[in-house]
Amino acid sequence: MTTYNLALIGFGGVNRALATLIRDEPHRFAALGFELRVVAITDLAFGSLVQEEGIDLATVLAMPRGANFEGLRGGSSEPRNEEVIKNSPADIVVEATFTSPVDGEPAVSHVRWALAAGKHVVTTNKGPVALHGRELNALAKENSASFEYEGSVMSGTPVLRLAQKMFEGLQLKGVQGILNGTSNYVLGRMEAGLRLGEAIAEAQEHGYAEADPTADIGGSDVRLKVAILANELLGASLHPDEVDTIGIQEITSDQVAQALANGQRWKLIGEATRGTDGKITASVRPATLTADHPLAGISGATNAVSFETDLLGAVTVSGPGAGRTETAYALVSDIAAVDAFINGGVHV
Ligand SMILES: NC(=O)c1ccc[n+]([C@@H]2O[C@H](COP(=O)([O-])OP(=O)(O)OC[C@H]3O[C@@H](n4cnc5c(N)ncnc54)[C@H](O)[C@@H]3O)[C@@H](O)[C@H]2O)c1
Ligand SMILES: N[C@@H](CCO)C(=O)O
Repeated sequence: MTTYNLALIGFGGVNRALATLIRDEPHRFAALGFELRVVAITDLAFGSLVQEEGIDLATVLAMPRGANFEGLRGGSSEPRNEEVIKNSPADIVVEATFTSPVDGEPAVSHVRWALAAGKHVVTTNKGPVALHGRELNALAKENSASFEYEGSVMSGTPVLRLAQKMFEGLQLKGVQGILNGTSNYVLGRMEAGLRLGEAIAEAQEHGYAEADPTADIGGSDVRLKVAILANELLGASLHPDEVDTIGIQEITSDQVAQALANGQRWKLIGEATRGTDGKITASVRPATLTADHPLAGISGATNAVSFETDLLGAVTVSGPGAGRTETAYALVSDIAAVDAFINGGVHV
C-alpha cells in the first residue's frame, strides 16, 4: 500500500483533529488505498519537529499548550516553516495556519514554497485560495503538483468538487448561502437570549471561530468564501475587496428578538450572481428571512449554499460549516484527491 508522508503546517484545532484521525483510524485511510505518516510538524507555539521515519502522534498530541518540540529528536522551539516545507521528506504539505483576510500570509508563502518544490498541498485556509487562487493553481500545474482546498468554503461539507463534478451540463447563474458557522451559531444563541460577546465565546470554545473572531462577525471570512465560489464556480476573477461586505456586528439582541416575534430570523448571507451582461457581482450582508426561505431553517454551525441553475432551479446543499473534526475531514477528502491525481494524473 502507498504511504504518503505529510508535513503539518500549523498544529491547531484542525491539524490536531487530522493527526487524531491518522492515529486512531488507520482503517479509514487503508480503505482509500493508502496510509499516512506525519514526518514534520511546525507551529508558531510548538516550534518544529522533523522525524523521517514518522512522528509518534500520541506523544505530540499529548503535549500541553506552552510546551514545545525542543528536546525531541529533530525538534526545535523555532517554527522553521520554510526549511520544513522545502526540505522535509513530505510528499504532501497540509497548510492549516491562521487565515489572513488581508494578504493571506503566511499561508500564501507556505503554499508557494511547497508547490515550487513540487510538493502537493492540501489546505483549509481560505486566504491563499481567495487572494491568489489563480496564481497558485498555475504554479501547481507548472510543477506537476496537486493543490486541493475543499475545506476553504464549507468545512468538510463538499461544495467545490460537488458543483464542479455533479453539475456537468448545467449552467450556474449564481450562488447564495450561509457560509460562516460562527456567525450563524452566534445569531442562534442571541435568539436564545445570549449577548453577542457570550455567544462568540461559546463559538470559540467549540473551535468554530477564526483566531480573530472579528473575521467571522465582521463578514471578512464570508467575503473570502464568496470570492472563492465566484472564481471557482462562476468563472469570475473577483478580488475579495470587490465583494460588498457588511457583518453582523451591528445587529442587536433587540433586533434579533423583534425579528423572531415577526416570524423571521437574521442570517448572514453571502452571494454571487451573474448579471444579464455576464458580469459577476457579489455581496455579504445580514438579512431577515421569513420561515419559508430555504436558508431560514439553517441553525447552529451548519451552513448551506444554494446553487441557482438553469435547468434545475435552486439546488441546496447543507452540512457542517465549521468544527475541528469536520474540517479535518475536508483534508482527508483532499488527500484522496491528491492520491487520485498521483495515480491518474487528473484532478477529481
Ligand atoms: N476550525 C474550523 O472550523 C475551520 C473550518 C474551515 C476552515 N478553517 C481554517 O483552517 C485553518 C486552521 O484552523 P484552526 O481552527 O485549526 O485554527 P487554530 O487557530 O486552532 O490553529 C492555527 C494554528 O496555526 C498556528 N500558526 C499561526 N501562524 C503560524 C505560523 N506563521 N507558522 C506556524 N504556525 C502558525 C497557530 O499557532 C495555531 O496553532 C484556518 O485557516 C481556518 O480559517 C477552520
Ligand atoms: N471560522 C469559520 C471556520 C470555517 O471557515 C466559520 O465559523 O465558519
